Amino acid sequence: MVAPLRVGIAGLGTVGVEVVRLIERQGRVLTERTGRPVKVVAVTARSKAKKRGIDLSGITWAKDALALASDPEVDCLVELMGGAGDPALSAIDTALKAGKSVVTANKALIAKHGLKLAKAAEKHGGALNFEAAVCAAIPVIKTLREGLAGTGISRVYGILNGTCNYILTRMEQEGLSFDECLKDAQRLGYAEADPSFDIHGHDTAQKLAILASLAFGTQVAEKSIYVEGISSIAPEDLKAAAELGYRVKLLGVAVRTAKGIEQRVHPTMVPKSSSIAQVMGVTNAVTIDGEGIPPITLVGPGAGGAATASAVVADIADVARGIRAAPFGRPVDKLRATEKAPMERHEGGYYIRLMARDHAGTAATIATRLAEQKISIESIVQRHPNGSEPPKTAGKSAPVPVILITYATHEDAVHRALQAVQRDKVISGKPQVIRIEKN
Ligand SMILES: NC(=O)C1=CN([C@@H]2O[C@H](COP(=O)(O)OP(=O)(O)OC[C@H]3O[C@@H](n4cnc5c(N)ncnc54)[C@H](OP(=O)(O)O)[C@@H]3O)[C@@H](O)[C@H]2O)C=CC1
Ligand SMILES: N[C@@H](CCO)C(=O)O
Repeated sequence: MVAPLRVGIAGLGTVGVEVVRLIERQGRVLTERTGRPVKVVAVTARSKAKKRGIDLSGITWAKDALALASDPEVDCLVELMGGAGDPALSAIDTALKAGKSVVTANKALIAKHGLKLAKAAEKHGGALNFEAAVCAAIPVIKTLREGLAGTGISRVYGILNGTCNYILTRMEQEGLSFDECLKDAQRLGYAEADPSFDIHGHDTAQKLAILASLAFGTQVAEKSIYVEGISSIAPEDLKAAAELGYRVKLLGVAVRTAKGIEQRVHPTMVPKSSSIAQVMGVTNAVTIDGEGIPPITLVGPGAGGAATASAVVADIADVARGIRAAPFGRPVDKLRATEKAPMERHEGGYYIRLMARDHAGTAATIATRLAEQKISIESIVQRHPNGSEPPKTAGKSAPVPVILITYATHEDAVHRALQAVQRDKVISGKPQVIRIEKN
């Protein structure tokens, strides 16, 4: 009889509880597939008293994550507490230095400390697996690290955050407010403990940093990523996008350019007919452009307890099988420093929504400022609400929305043109700018 893989789980929240359930439910299948039983022997969380709806009888309760990591009865530490620092960091470091394997879903920690931890794993012989950290159930880490080990990669991009896609979908389809949708995402267990990581784009950036490292053989560099979240997206942007044949998605994009690797996270207008536009709700999608082959797109549930547990348990199964892949696809000292392509030189089309003063010559002034920066306008729409005359405030007409779509131009040209428009005082408030990605 082969000795079981003895698993210790730190964190029994949305994901941890589902991992315990899945190992219990799939016990026989896991043994058949890995050649070895997988057994949860110890757990910990903040509160021992909390009711969790799982049977923990016969399982040791460790006093804290560090005690769990150093417990000689545990072969594999599964870290599901979250957070880029302690106790997750010390617990993982301790387990790896003791030669144990570690499985984690913690992208914040891997994006920040992944290289140091991967070095410890290399040195002490344990595995460091984090499939669940990016797009939950979608096996995108394995695809980049193993499935495409022989293929050069020029671009990896997609919808990497379930919470944001869920919010944008429900705002567009049901006309709900941002706050209502966020509350539902939290209730369903999609959002991070601090949901600002989701809505301000940092969760996507952490995932993109991990994918870029695997795709391009570079060091994980979250700080090289340009990040914008979805909190400024208003219902009128979603409506205008729909009318113009687009949908708004929060995309993470890492692309090899002549000037280095461009890495960016921002709301993006994608054509309604594109496959990425069809990805709705908590679903994620990642497209990988491999050299010499057509793009590969992986689509699946990107958040939630059961979806995430699926990837965590697959990682545990690899540990049980004795697989020890280099966490970032190659030894850490072979990963190159990231050459960052400047965002100001990003090239693409832009959606611009301005609140323009409603008097003669405003549209001409805006068009002139754009022309000065050699920006060509694909379409311009100036409208009064419901097609009526603009409302009057204190004898003056209230500002009216002007929506412009530009042909491909550079980021810095757009900034210069809009600064000039603001100096001209023909608009009120801050212009709304959304990048357009046509393919
Ligand atoms: N939810 C999701 O859809 C996904 C989550 N992830 C990642 O998985 C990880 C866990 O997420 P999730 O399950 O949603 O988070 P939860 O907030 O639901 O659960 C966190 C768990 O960790 C425990 N915990 C927190 N701090 C400590 C501590 N200091 N010491 C011991 N235990 C602690 C909590 O204990 P207690 O219950 O007692 O409070 C809780 O059981 C995170 O890294 C997250 O980014 C990844 C992919 C998807
Ligand atoms: N909060 C994350 C969880 C999955 O990583 C999301 O919504 O995508």
